[in-house]
Amino acid sequence: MIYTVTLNPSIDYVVKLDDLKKGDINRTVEEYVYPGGKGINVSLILKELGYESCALGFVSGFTGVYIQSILSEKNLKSDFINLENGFTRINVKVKSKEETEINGQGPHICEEKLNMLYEKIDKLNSDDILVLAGSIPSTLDERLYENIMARIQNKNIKVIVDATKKLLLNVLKYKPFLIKPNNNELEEMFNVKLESIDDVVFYGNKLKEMGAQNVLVSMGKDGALLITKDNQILRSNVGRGIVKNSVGAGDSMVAGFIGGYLKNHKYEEALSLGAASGSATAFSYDLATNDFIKIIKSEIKIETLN
Ligand SMILES: Nc1ncnc2c1ncn2[C@@H]1O[C@H](COP(=O)(O)OP(=O)(O)OP(=O)(O)O)[C@@H](O)[C@H]1O
Ligand SMILES: O=P(O)(O)OC[C@@]1(O)O[C@H](CO)[C@@H](O)[C@@H]1O
Repeated sequence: MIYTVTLNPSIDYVVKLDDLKKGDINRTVEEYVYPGGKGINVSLILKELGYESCALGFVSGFTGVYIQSILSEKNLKSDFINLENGFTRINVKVKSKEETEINGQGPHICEEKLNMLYEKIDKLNSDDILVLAGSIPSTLDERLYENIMARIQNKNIKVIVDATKKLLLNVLKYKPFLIKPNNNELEEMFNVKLESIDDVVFYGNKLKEMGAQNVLVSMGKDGALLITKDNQILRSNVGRGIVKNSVGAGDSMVAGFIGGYLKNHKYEEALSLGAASGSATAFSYDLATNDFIKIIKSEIKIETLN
C-alpha cells in the first residue's frame, strides 16, 4: 500500500484576477476551491493513475470536514486524525499576471495527536511506500520527518520526501528512496545560485552523497533532472500548453514518478510519467486528469546526460 502523509493539509482557494493591485480592493474573474496539501495531492494523482493509496495526516474544524467530504466523494482512502483545536488552513493562490500564494500556518498539533500518527506509521509493512510531503506547522520540531523515518528504518519501506530545508536535510541519513526538491529549494539548501544544468547535477549529487537514493530536481517550465540510485543522469522536457495553475505540479510529478516506477521499475518511465503529470497539472486549474496526462506523455522526451 502507498501511504501519503500531509501534516498540514489545506483548502486551496484559487482566484483568477486580471491584475493584482496591492492595497486596493481586487475582484476575481474566476474562483475555485480544492482540497490541498502536498500528500493529499499525491494521493489524488495516484488515484487518477490507477493506484490506490491512503492519505494520512491531521484535519480540524469546518475546513477539515470539507476536505474529508471531498476525498470520500472521490473514493480516496484516508485515515486522518481530527484535532480538537483551530481549523485546517485555507491557502490562497492568486493567478494574475504572475502567481502569488499565501499559505496559512495551520493548527497546532499536540504530542498526544502526534503519537496517534506515529502509531499508524508503526503499522506499516515492509514493501509499503510512504510519502512525506509538505511543510509542518511551525510549532513542530524540524526533526519530525526524521523521527518518522527512524521508526521504520528496519522495515523495507520506500520513503519519498518532498520537503524543504532542514526538514529534508535531516532525513537524508535514513536514505530516502526519493527526494524531490525544486531548483529554488536546492539553491536555498546550499546557499548558492544555480547557473547551469551542471550546477544542478553538482548539488543534486551532493544530496545523493548525503544519503538520498534518487534525487529528482524539478525546474518548473525547464523540466526536471533525475540522478538515479545507479548514477544515471536523466533529463526530461515539459509538455506543450498554457499554464493555468501550476500549484500541485510538483506533487503530480511525485505521484507520476511513483506510478511510473511501479509499472516496470525503470527510471525512464518513472521520470516520463512524472514529467507528464507535472505539466498536465500546470496546464489545468485543478490537478490533472489521467486522460490529459496520457496526451501530455506523448510529448515527453527523456535524455541521458551521462
Ligand atoms: N510552466 C510549466 N510548463 C510545463 N510544465 C511545467 C510547468 N511548471 C511545472 N511543470 C512540470 O511540473 C514539474 C514540477 O514543477 P515545479 O518544478 O514547479 O514543482 P514544485 O515547485 O514542487 O511545484 P508545487 O510546489 O507548486 O507543486 C516540472 O518539472 C515540469 O515537469
Ligand atoms: O505550505 P506547504 O505545505 O509547503 O504547501 C502547501 C501547498 O502549497 O502545497 C500544495 C501544492 O504543492 C498545495 O495544495 C498547498 O496549498
